[in-house]
Amino acid sequence: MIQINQLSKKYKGAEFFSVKDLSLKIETGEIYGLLGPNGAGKTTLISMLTSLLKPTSGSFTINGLNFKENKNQLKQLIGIVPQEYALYPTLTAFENLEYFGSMYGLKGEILKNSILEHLEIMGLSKFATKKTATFSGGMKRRVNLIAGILHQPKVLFLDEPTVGVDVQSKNVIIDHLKFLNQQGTTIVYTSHHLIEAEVFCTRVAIIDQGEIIIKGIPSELIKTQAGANNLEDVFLAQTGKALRDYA
Ligand SMILES: Nc1ncnc2c1ncn2[C@@H]1O[C@H](COP(=O)(O)OP(=O)(O)OP(=O)(O)O)[C@@H](O)[C@H]1O
Repeated sequence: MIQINQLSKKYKGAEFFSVKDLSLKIETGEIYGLLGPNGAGKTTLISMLTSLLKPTSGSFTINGLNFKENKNQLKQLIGIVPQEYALYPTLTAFENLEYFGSMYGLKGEILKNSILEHLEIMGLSKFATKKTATFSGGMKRRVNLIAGILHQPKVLFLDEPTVGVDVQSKNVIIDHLKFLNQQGTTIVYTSHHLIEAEVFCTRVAIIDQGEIIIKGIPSELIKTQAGANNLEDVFLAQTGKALRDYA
C-alpha cells in the first residue's frame, strides 16, 4: 500500500507549488492512474515517490517503508520507468539491461536469464546485440520498461510508458503490465491516454495544478459526471478546455 500524506513540492525559485498538500492511498494490487493536463504535477509526484526528488513538505510510505529509514529495502521493492529514455545509446540493448540489472544487485546467470526472458516477452530478442541508438521509439520504450522490471519489483512506477509508441508496441507494453499486476505487482502510472487509462486502471486520480480534483473507479466517475460518456469527458469537465502551456 502507498500512503501519501500532504505531500508538497515547490521548485527552487518557483512561484507556485507543483504538488500541493496531496494526500492519497493506493492499495496493494491496484493499477492506479495519475492523470492530468500538461504541467499538472504528475511527474513531480512520481519523482518524489521514487526518491528522485525531495519533497518540500509532507511524507509517504510504500508498504509501510520510507526512504529516510528504509532506503535500501525500498530500492529493491520499487521499479521505476521514467518518461525520458534512461538508455545509453552507444550500448546494445543487452548491455544497457546488464547495467540497469546490476544496479539492482542482479548478476551472473540470474541477470542474464532475466534479460533474455524479458527481451523475448517484449519481442526484442533478435535486437539484443544492436545498439539502442538505432532503435525506434517503440523499441526504446520497451527496453526502458524492461530496465525497470528486471528485478521483479513489488511496486512499479511508470511515467507515461506508452507515449509516442505505435499500437503494436502499446499493446505489448500494456499486456505485460497487466500480467505483472496479475502476478501481484502494484502499478502506479501517469498517462495522457484516457481511453487506455479507462480500461487499464482500477482507479484514477485527476490532478490539476498540483492537487487532486477528482478520484475513483473510472466507470463510477463517468456515471457521476453529468453528460460524460467516457473518461475524456470527465477529464475535460474537471480540468477545462484551456491550453496548459508552461515554460
Ligand atoms: N525542474 C523544475 N524546475 C522548476 N519547475 C519545474 C521543474 N519541473 C517541473 N516544473 C514545473 O512544475 C509543474 C509540474 O510539472 P510536471 O512535469 O510535474 O507536470 P506533468 O503533469 O508531469 O506534466 P506533463 O504531462 O507535461 O509531463 C509545471 O508547472 C512545471 O513547469
